[in-house]
Amino acid sequence: MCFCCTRRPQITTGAYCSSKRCAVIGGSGFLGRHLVEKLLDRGYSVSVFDIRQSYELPGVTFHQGDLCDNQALLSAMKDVSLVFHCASPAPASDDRKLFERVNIQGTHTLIEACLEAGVQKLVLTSSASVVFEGKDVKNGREDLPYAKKPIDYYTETKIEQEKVLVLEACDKEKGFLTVAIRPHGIFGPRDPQLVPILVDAARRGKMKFIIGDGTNLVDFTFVENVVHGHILAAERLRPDSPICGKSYHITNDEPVRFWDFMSEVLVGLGYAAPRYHLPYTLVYGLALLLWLLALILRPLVSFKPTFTPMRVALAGTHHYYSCDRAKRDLGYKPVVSLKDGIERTVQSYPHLRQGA
Ligand SMILES: NC(=O)C1=CN([C@@H]2O[C@H](COP(=O)(O)OP(=O)(O)OC[C@H]3O[C@@H](n4cnc5c(N)ncnc54)[C@H](OP(=O)(O)O)[C@@H]3O)[C@@H](O)[C@H]2O)C=CC1
Ligand SMILES: CC(C)=CCC[C@@H](C)[C@H]1CC[C@H]2C3=C(CC[C@]12C)[C@@]1(C)CCC(=O)C[C@@H]1CC3
Repeated sequence: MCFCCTRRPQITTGAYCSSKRCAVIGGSGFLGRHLVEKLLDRGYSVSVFDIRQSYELPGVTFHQGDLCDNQALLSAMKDVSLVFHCASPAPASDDRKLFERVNIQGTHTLIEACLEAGVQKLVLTSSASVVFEGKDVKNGREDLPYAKKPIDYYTETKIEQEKVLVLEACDKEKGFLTVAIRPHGIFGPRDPQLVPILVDAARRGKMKFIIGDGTNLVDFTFVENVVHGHILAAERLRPDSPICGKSYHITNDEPVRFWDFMSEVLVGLGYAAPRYHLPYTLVYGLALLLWLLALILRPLVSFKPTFTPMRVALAGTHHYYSCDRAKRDLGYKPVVSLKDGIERTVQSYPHLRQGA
């Protein structure tokens, strides 16, 4: 008998849940919606839980609510055995309380609700940035220590979410299995951040400069590869598999020069590629100064600098990660190359083209 239907987990007996009903928390967002679409293709029925509803699809039931609301979560988890958690405030925000409330309190509430509803598997969308401190990371593996000085509140709360809340909740005896996927630099159609921020900077004439010598390598990951990693993890998450309670980097496995990637997207959309070099330390210092100024003046005037220290660090350092562990344990291999991913992304933004 499929134990998920009895709502009584018996994972230690080796019974394996074959239910195809799952929930995607944050399913209205960029990654969440791509994940929902692929799950539907694979025959799952999906319960989406999100603070906002952004679409309707056959096979999807939508539950609008806040991650911190236990009752709302419970109604979305009826008959669900597998949950994907990809809700988060946008990283660009500097609202510490919001990150703490959603990423920490919300994730805690979600885990409690999963246990109460008899959910057996939780797949968290974490981030490779949990080990990033603004300094070079080259081919970083999952055994790198978590950042001691995270670069922002987003990263700080993603660390606690992954380490303390989700991975430690993995408990074979209780029949609750967890795994964390750590993507990096997700891009693709409908991304609300990377390409729009880039184009906005280009339109305001801020994309003329390359920070540093332009040779720093970074992972950008096409969204369908991230989705593929999540589904592999979910389907391999069983009591006898080595993936329980572990984290996995999921990237395109093709580190690219940050500025080459930016240039390819910009040129694809009809904008000029950045050309003039500025020294990294100078730009970082200026960004730090601006950030401090914004902080001091906050009670009087509010301004948001384009160049934050975090963005400068992301644009001027190496940060790419090994996905050997995902290849070994999940059988992961990117399904879309970087070249094809960039082409499909550029095609999907006709409204952001130069002159549109
Ligand atoms: N994009 C990237 O490059 C990377 C993303 N990640 C992780 O991937 C996940 C998905 O990111 P992405 O798709 O880009 O982000 P999105 O902002 O597009 O999606 C997140 C969704 O969660 C919703 N949400 C926010 N707060 C709550 C809440 N309190 N209750 C319910 N829903 C809420 C958001 O709604 P609203 O938009 O209204 O806030 C949004 O619909 C996140 O966990 C992120 O940390 C990791 C590495 C890289
Ligand atoms: C790989 C990774 C983690 C990417 C994250 C995406 C964003 C952080 C970048 C997307 C567009 C980038 C960008 C800049 C910094 C990093 C991004 C926001 C700049 C602000 C860096 C300074 C500039 O010269 C302008 C850039 C605009 C685009």
